[in-house]
Amino acid sequence: MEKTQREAKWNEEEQAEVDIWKYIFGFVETAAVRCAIELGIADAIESHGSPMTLSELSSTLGCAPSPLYRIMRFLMHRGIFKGKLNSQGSPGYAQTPLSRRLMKHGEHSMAALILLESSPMLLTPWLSLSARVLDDDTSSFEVAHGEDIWSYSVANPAFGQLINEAMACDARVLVPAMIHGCPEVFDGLSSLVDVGGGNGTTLKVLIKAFPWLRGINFDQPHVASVAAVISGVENVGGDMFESVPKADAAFLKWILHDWGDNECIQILKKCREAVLENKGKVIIVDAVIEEAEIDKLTDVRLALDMAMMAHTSKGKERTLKEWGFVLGEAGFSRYTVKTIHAVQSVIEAFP
Ligand SMILES: C[S@@+](CC[C@H](N)C(=O)[O-])C[C@H]1O[C@@H](n2cnc3c(N)ncnc32)[C@H](O)[C@@H]1O
Repeated sequence: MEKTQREAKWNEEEQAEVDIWKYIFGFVETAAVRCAIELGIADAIESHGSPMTLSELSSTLGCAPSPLYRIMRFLMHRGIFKGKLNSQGSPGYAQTPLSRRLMKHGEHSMAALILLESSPMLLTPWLSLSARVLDDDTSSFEVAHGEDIWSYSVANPAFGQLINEAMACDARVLVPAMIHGCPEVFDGLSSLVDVGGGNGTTLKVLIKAFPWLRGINFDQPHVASVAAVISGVENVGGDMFESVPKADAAFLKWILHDWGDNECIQILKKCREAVLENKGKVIIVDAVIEEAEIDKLTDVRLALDMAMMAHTSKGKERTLKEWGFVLGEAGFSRYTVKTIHAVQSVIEAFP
């Protein structure tokens, strides 16, 4: 073997020796971030309004200084919080754009989604991922919990609420990005049905931006019955596999990736029926896996696809070709795709 080849092989070995620890302790980042959310670290620093010393932070949170110091050292090393001197020149902890996303409330908060994804209910199915890969008809979620995620959430309302809050925090970030990035999607609409709309957050944000819009928040009866009462929005319970309320547009955010192709085609056919009379359209907000072009969000979309594998029976993220297939089978003649500044894209499909 040439010397340069030997050196390259040795460098690869050295790199692997370091890289393997990322996987040994892959869960540590999630655990530390969850801990920060539970303790309310970002909320405390935000309301303090200036960098907080360790003793200020530990007395505000009622934490022992030594473990808090170690958690903060880890989170600062990851760039989640940063160190900054306070007005007395003492070292303190300060917020970053990333730590603001760990706040329990606020327009950028993603805390509820982190709490859902790191909950025992969603962590356990990951341990049965290999069972799903061995047999595509085995659902990791069902191995862990004995039933699919939607039946489980009916029987466990606290888990259902975790899902609703997680989806709502994503909607508070994504829907304004849509209104800003592609407002033309809503041009000419006077009514919109949000299919699987959860607690109604998407429609709340949309109606605020487009007050002339009449909203129908459509979800499973046990979800619709506890959804927020919002002026201009009607909460309707039902089953999207049976029928969808009529409107100018049917909106599906983070719905179709939960289901296999046959179920998607069935849901899309019901949405097509719902908008056909008004010569309307279906607006899909979901990830599109880029095959040709790897961008900085490809990692996230592929991780989302793994999450669909762990948490749903047949759900998956789709390539453009796969989207074309389900839309075509459901009877849509034409569709366009817009990328917004998020993990998701917007697909407008016309009957
Ligand atoms: C991943 S959540 C998405 C929530 C919301 N669209 C969002 O992105 O903020 C999926 C939603 O589909 C709803 N869902 C599941 N099965 C349904 C069915 N058969 N009919 C109507 N809604 C259903 C769930 O209750 C849940 O609210």
